[in-house]
Formats: sequence, C-alpha cells, structure tokens
Amino acid sequence: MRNLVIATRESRLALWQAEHVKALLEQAGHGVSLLGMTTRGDQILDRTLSKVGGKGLFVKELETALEEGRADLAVHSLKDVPMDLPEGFALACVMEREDPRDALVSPKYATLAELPQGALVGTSSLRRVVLLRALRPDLKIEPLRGNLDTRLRKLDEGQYDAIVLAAAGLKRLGLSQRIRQTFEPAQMLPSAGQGALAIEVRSARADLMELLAPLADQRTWMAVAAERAVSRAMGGSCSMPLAAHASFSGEYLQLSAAWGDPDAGGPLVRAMDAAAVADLEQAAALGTGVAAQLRASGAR
Ligand SMILES: NCc1[nH]cc(CCC(=O)O)c1CC(=O)O
Repeated sequence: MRNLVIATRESRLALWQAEHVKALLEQAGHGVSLLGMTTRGDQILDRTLSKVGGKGLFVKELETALEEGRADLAVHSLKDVPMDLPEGFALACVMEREDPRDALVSPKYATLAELPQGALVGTSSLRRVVLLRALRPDLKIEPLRGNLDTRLRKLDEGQYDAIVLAAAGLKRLGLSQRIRQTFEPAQMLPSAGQGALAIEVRSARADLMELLAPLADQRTWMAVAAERAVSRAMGGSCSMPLAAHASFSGEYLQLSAAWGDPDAGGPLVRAMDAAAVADLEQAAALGTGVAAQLRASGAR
C-alpha cells in the first residue's frame, strides 16, 4: 500500500473536496494524507479576481508542491483550472458533477423576480454580472469576494439584498437550505466546468493516472471538455464574461454558450449545438464549433 499526498487549499470547500477524494481513494485501499496550503488567490480578497491574474492564482502553489514531490495530486474545482495547464501537468480525471447551476441566496427575497427595483446583488464573476444584467437591468450589482463563508457572512450582515453563487459549493458544505432559487441554465448559463471536480498530477506520473482512472466520470468529462473547448477557443480567462454548459440527452451532447460585452453592457451573444459524442475529442470539436458561432455573432 502506498501513501498518497493530496495538495489542497484550505478553504472549507477545498478541504471538503480533498476529503471527498481521500475517502474514495481510501475505499480503494490507498493510504492518503492532506497537505493544506494557502494560494495567492486566497490571499487577495479585496480585488476582483479578473483584475489580478485570474484562475491560475488558485492552482500555482499546488502545482509547485506536485513539482517538488511534496504532494502527488491536487484536487480542484474544475472551474478554477486554467484551460491550458502548464507544461508537465495533466488532469488525471474529471469526476462526477454536483449541481452545475447558479443559486440565489437572500434572507428576504425568494426569487430574483421578487427583488425590488434597484436592489443590491453581490456576485464575484463577470459572467454572473452580465447574465444578471440581461435578466434584471435595474439591479445594482456589486463585487463580492471571499470564500463561501465570507460571502454568506457579508450577506447576513446586510451588505447585500441577495447574492448569486454556485449551488455546488453550498450543497457540498451542507448549506443547501440557504438556496432560495436555482437558476436553470436557460436562464443563467453556468461557467465552463462548474460543479465538477478535477484531479491534477504531473504528466510523468503514469502510475497515478492509472490509479486515479477509476474515479473518472466519462460523461461529465466529455461535457466539461466541450465547455472548456469553448473557453479555450475564445481565449478564455476569467476576465471574459463567458458561459458554457453541456449535458447529455442520450448519446447527444447539447452545448450552450453565451458571451457578453462587459463594457458596452450590450445584448448577450448566444450559440448552441448538439452532436453525438463518444470521446473527449468529439466533445472538444463540438465546443470549438460553438465558439466559432459565438464569434460569427459578434463575440470577441
Ligand atoms: N470561483 C470560486 C469557486 N470555485 C468553485 C466554486 C463552486 C463549486 C464548483 O463550481 O465546483 C466556487 C464558488 C462559486 O463560484 O460560487
């Protein structure tokens, strides 16, 4: 029996996710321990992430631990993983997806529609800002940063009338009773990879690739491969308000994407397509095609 070390951020959500993978590996007979660490993304709490360097901020320190052999694997919310991993790193697997939708949390109001004119909504992503603006142009939308507990505390202190965040994080932490409304993808399209967990290793570790393969959920992996191909083709970074969501209906993978101009506040550009998809390459091709449609409709 080998001992595996999981590098993880120390937010409650990141620790839950690392513990989840640890439990699965232990069930498979492996010894597992966690190596907790703080990333730049956790330290910078006063600025919108898109302004300070984006997704990589949450994964860099974990990759250094893998590189230095202090850890074997890193567990990430796939949404936070850059489209192209640095040379020498690879995703060993993408796991079963939790709820991919966004959720409204509010002490006072049960739905977005119930919010009064000009109500103050907190959210941390440009994607949510442009999608919220499209649904309710009257709302006042302010940045909201910090881990889940911090965001909920700011709401409870009365700094916002409502906040919008990922349902998956709330559900994983046993906070689903705080969700007042879950937005269907047609209403508020999720971010590429939202709700899915991914395990990153050094590409050279074929032993780990094999050991982790049973944790993969192939259909989730294909769906997020299509979503991430949209982001990649659009030059995706989190400074781009881009949404992409795919789900299977039988053999068919249905992919929708939306892009909004953060400055102009103009209309959203939307695109969708579906195809029979049986592997990651076909899934990525579907995503590339949808990105081309977005561009043809004016997305940059
Ligand atoms: N960017 C932070 C982040 N990364 C992953 C999740 C939620 C869990 C998930 O999407 O898997 C969140 C919180 C949020 O967006 O509200």
